[in-house]
Amino acid sequence: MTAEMNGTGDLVLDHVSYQPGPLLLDDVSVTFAAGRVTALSGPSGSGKTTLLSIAGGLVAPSTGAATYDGRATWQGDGDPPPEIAFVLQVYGLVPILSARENVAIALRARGTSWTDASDRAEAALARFDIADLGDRQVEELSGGQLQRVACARGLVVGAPVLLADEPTSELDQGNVSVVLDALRAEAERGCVVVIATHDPAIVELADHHVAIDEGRIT
Ligand SMILES: Nc1ncnc2c1ncn2[C@@H]1O[C@H](COP(=O)(O)OP(=O)(O)OP(=O)(O)O)[C@@H](O)[C@H]1O
Repeated sequence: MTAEMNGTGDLVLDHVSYQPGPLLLDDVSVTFAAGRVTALSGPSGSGKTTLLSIAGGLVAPSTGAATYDGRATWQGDGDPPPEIAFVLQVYGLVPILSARENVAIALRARGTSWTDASDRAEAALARFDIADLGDRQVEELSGGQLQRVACARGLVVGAPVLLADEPTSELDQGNVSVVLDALRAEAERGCVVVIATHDPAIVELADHHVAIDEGRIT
């Protein structure tokens, strides 16, 4: 981890609205604190993915600002800043690459050599009990296996902000615990961890709960 990735900052949304047509986020102000697991809950279509996308710099807010450690997360091109890692709801994996390569590319994008990236990817897959799937093309994997590859890719970077969009929706109870333990460990090393979820058990386990409905914090 580089000096700027020590994970001491908070992720802040300040009066964020997003209106690409319909009003999808309405004057959202919230702080996701470093060192805490925050559950972001709300019904389907309430705006959880939209909020995470703006928080992480994938999408520009229409008004207001999302900042990490005081700097805007929107960099003008839809690429998140290097301090922010995602576990995406739709995984965003490359079908023809192996599980190990899919995890390693998150590190390659941050300048890690192929050898180091491959070793760290292997260790990240092991963390989610799927080291044996490293050589398999992800298009051959089940939904739950894909979700764990996506978790490995999100966590392998060791970023100070981790935004996880329903990271356990396809998993059995044992693997839900593995993923939640891993996310908890990230928070304990000082990371901002936000989990969008429908699962009341995850809300219960979180340090902080933010509820959203129809684009507004409730
Ligand atoms: N670019 C867009 N233009 C118009 N509507 C959009 C756009 N992006 C998302 N939406 C709509 O915004 C609403 C919020 O979507 P979002 O994916 O943020 O909800 P969510 O809470 O994550 O839902 P789920 O729990 O089902 O994943 C939905 O009604 C969706 O159809």
